Amino acid sequence: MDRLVIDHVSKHFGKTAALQSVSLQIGHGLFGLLGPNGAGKTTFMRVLATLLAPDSGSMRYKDIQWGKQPERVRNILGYLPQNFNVFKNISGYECLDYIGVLKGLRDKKQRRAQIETLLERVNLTAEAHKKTGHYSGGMKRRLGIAQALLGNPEIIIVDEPTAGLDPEERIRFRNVLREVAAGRIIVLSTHIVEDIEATCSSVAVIKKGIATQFDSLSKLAQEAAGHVWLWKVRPEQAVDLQSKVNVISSTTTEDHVELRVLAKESPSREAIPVSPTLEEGYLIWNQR
Ligand SMILES: Nc1ncnc2c1ncn2[C@@H]1O[C@H](COP(=O)(O)OP(=O)(O)OP(=O)(O)O)[C@@H](O)[C@H]1O
Repeated sequence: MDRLVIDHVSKHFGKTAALQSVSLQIGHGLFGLLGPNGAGKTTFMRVLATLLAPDSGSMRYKDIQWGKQPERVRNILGYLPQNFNVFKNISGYECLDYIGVLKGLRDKKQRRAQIETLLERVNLTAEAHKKTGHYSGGMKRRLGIAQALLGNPEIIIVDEPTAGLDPEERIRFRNVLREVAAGRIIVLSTHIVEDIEATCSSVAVIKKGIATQFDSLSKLAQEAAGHVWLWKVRPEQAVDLQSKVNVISSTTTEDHVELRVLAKESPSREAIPVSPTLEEGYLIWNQR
């Protein structure tokens, strides 16, 4: 299978090391780049989209080299930037038509057919001729993914696409992403673990410009293996413990509270070790 290979890519802004020797191998499907604010996600996405030149390192896919053939790269790329904005006074259809022309889709009939298929795919057919100024945040984001898909690119870059969306729109957007991932590479950046859990099959975490790749989501979850404890306590005890141990979540039942606690050693004889979730694996990795 063809892989997108990122080899020791670094990027500095003055003294800030935004990317430090990032090496990743990305296959078909949805790949998540997970990291806190300021970790370097947008910088990485912009480098991948050829909008920013790295200081060093290389990227390639098939026989296409990023540093040497940016035009060829752009022909196989679709990009949904973090702040995707379009003119408010044009409709979703007109927006796609305009971007389609810019992407070199010259034949009007073929362009229309492609736009109609894409609008259908992102559930915007009914709103296609409404002005984008009247679109909700989620609709704009779905229009954004449609424009990234114009020209049927092999690689799609999606930067923090669910930030600011309400839960329903977030779920809808993730469903669209999953549907369009077949047969291509989608690189998705986010600081929301649930985005990764709901869509991706492999993941890299990034902090202070340093990225670590995991072959599967469960490998990242396993970072917290042996560190997560389930502890059933009385409600009054639970209040007291909140400030004493690292409580990740709590579930209240009729007569007790179940705490999930993150700790290197058992916090109590009553606490039992449990399998970690992806979020817990990420928390532990992030605290290192
Ligand atoms: N154009 C720039 N000039 C100077 N510093 C920059 C520039 N772009 C990014 N940085 C710095 O590089 C680091 C990484 O920023 P980046 O925007 O890539 O992070 P991020 O993970 O996308 O964060 P966020 O989720 O907040 O967008 C930060 O310290 C940021 O301040």
